[in-house]
Amino acid sequence: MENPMQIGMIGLGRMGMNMARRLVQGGHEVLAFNRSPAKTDQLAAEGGLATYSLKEFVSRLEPPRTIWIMLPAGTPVDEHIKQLTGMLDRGDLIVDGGNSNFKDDIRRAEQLKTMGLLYADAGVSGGIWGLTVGYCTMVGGPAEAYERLRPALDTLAPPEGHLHCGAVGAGHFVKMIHNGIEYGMMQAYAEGFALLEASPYGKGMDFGEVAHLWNQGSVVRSWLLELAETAFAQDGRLEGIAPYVEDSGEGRWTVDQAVELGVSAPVLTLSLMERFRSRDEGAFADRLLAALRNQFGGHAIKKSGE
Ligand SMILES: O=C(O)[C@H](O)[C@@H](O)[C@H](O)[C@H](O)COP(=O)(O)O
Repeated sequence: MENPMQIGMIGLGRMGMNMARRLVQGGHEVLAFNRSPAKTDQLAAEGGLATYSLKEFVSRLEPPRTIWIMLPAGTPVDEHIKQLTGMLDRGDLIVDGGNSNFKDDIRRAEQLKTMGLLYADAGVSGGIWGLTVGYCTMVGGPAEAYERLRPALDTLAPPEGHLHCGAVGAGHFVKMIHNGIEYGMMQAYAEGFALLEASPYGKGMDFGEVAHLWNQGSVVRSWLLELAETAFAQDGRLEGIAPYVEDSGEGRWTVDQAVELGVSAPVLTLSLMERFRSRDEGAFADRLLAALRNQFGGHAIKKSGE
């Protein structure tokens, strides 16, 4: 390792744990704090350094400290920052690497600046594959913060896999748009395969083979389509999976931005709406549609339970 650094990691969940592991494996000194100590012990067994309170965590980091927070967006991040600020020294850097809203970044950076603390935001993509493949990382905040993080980013990301996207908030903004695109791409594949499935050709068709074929040089080849290959290989008609799609916020914020900026983004917006629709078992709107057709045109209604 050319340039090892010391970094503190708060939050050893699905993302934080593997990121900490990748940093340890890359030769960095990683001090970890997690609410449940079992995870911290696990990382320590793999070469990380365990701390069991925020106070211990801060005291064992050398100033100027670099602290990477990997927690669910919103209150958990704010609460940890609040607790940390009383213990930190001027020049220390806090990085929020979760899927936070860029507006929260701007608010936090302003607050921390008054205390002489640096703040950076990092949008991290790669999910459970990041440990082996590397995490694509989108950073916002002062250039000084990005430079300080560079050795860790070089380890976390694949080659050319990190970028200083701009001022504070820019990292999470770029990650938010990335996720908006993710929704749209996923929806396009989902609709395409649904059409194949409904067609007369769909019955005997192996969708995994079609996904595999399209990944061989076609215009729509992609990692998502490789993942579709895997999903179809596991369950050819996805019968074990309920047709219910969650969302974690970034798709909604992308649509908020389309409205705020007055930019048309129909595909990204409708792909979010489709997720909502997947959860609507009652389908009240559909009942009203059927009722109105019946009212104005006397068109037959299919009764509940029929
Ligand atoms: O780039 C990524 O690694 C993913 O986008 C990652 O951030 C995560 O899987 C999403 O948070 C899921 O988002 P939804 O729950 O909104 O689908």
